[in-house]
Amino acid sequence: MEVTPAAKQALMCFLISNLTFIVCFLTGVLGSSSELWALKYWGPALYFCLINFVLKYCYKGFIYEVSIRASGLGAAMAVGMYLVSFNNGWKVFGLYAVALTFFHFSEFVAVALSNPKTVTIDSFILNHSVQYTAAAVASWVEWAVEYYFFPDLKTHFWLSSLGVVMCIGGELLRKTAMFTAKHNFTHTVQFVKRPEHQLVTHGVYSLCRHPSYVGWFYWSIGTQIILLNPICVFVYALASWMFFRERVYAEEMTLLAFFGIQYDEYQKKVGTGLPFILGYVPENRRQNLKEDHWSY
Ligand SMILES: C[S@@+](CC[C@H](N)C(=O)[O-])C[C@H]1O[C@@H](n2cnc3c(N)ncnc32)[C@H](O)[C@@H]1O
Repeated sequence: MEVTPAAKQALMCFLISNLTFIVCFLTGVLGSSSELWALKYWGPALYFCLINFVLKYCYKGFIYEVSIRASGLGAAMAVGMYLVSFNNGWKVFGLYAVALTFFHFSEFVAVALSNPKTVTIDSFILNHSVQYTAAAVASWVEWAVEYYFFPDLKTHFWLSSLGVVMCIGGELLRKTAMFTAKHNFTHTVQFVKRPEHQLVTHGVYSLCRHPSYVGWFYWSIGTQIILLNPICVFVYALASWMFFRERVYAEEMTLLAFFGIQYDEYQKKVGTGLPFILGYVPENRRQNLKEDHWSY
């Protein structure tokens, strides 16, 4: 596996920012115990301005764009780690911030390592879609409203840790899928077959046809369990399910066109892995499925 300059740069900036913040929190320079008013309230914003200035001076183009995002994610993750030390609702928000920032950072690194030719700034998937951003904001609003009116609701830490387990499991499955599929994995669905595109049916792909989607599906629900957001748990489960049902349908139409009988055989043996999602079933097999059994 080739460690590309983009992966190295992202890792370096993420770690430097993360460790700088952790040291500042531990020494009391930043955080609620800080004696310095400006740092206590504006520390992260001041750091961001400073690091942006330094990075702009040192790097240009793609590497600068990677550096600033990785630095921001590293710093945000450290703020999340700091909040985890609280003994109130901020603790669960801190855990959520750690899960979210790690997910976006590790997506970039996973693409940069497993399929370097396709790595772009979008590999951080920070700008996934308007719906994705709206869903994130909705979950912050729900957390804030409930924390304000029912602070005790946000202190069921044992339940929140169930969300942490779901996020770790989802992350592991998704990243294992990315490293298994390697150059065959792309963030966007391919509608034209590239000559080097091969069908992957081994490793986690022998357990289910869409391991990265299964991982993301449970990860997204896990984030809301971490936040102890009762409304968003259901909304996220439903919205993710609908999103992946459509995505899998479209993706499997293309995979059947690319790989024909090979994919047809694979579909017969292995389920999608997503609850109650069948994927694209060709007309000639639909009847048999009704008579036989529906495997997910
Ligand atoms: C975001 S990846 C998702 C892969 C897969 N659906 C999963 O959940 O692990 C989308 C790309 O992977 C490709 N792909 C999906 N399943 C594949 C397989 N079993 N073998 C090779 N390529 C696959 C599709 O052609 C598509 O362009």
